[in-house]
Amino acid sequence: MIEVQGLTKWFRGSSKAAVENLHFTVQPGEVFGLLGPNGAGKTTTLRMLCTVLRPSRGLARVAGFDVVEQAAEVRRHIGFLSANTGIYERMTAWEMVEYYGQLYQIPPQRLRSRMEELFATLQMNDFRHRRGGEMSTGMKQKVSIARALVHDPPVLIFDEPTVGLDVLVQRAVLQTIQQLRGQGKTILFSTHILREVEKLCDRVAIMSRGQIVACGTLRDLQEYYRQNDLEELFFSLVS
Ligand SMILES: Nc1ncnc2c1ncn2[C@@H]1O[C@H](COP(=O)(O)OP(=O)(O)OP(=O)(O)O)[C@@H](O)[C@H]1O
Repeated sequence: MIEVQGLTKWFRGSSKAAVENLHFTVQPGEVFGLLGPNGAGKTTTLRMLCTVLRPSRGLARVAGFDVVEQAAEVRRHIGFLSANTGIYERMTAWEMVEYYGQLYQIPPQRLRSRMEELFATLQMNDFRHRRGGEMSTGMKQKVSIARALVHDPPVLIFDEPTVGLDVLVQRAVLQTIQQLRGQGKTILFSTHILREVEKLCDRVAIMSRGQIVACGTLRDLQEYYRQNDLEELFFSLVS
């Protein structure tokens, strides 16, 4: 579960909060989307939840652990994927995922069977021995996803997981997220793609200029704002 209360981030030297007074919760078995245009504050929010950035104000608990007081526990219980997750040029797909599994101290036999499972579901066996420097964008993204999932965390936080991917890999990523929801994971992801929200999210928070301007199921929002056309709804809320 993810619980966020009054979460706020001011960057030094900036006259305005990048993220201001956010409140939301995400339950196990739920996909929650943060939808917003560039600069809305999505990445800053996710980075605070992943303990990469320290909140200026407010509280956030991830898998029951406070992101400031219990940052190490939070990191053990999340899988984080961001657009700029580094891929090592010289390591193969298998080696990179294995390396992360070792960092999480997964016993060798369990790690191997977990990796076989992940490589099969993410369709990575064709390139398991290919080095990072020779991978396509989609292959790199799958490696990043496998790394985020190797320790089987209960909470997944994905920052624009399909950005830059072709439609086939996009589809595979979205299907993976659906499967993870089926396994009862708590999933928070950011996007600026309305179609992904329609396809995947149980609930969505629409962000604009650091704030949540609307939150609920798509149906709730459509009814509340009396607007069935999601694109129109989105533009009216963020502009
Ligand atoms: N390290 C930083 N220092 C100062 N300002 C920052 C920093 N990181 C982000 N910001 C500012 O915070 C605001 C929110 O940025 P953020 O990256 O969270 O938005 P976003 O919704 O993820 O956008 P995008 O879709 O472009 O990734 C922006 O105004 C951005 O310029």
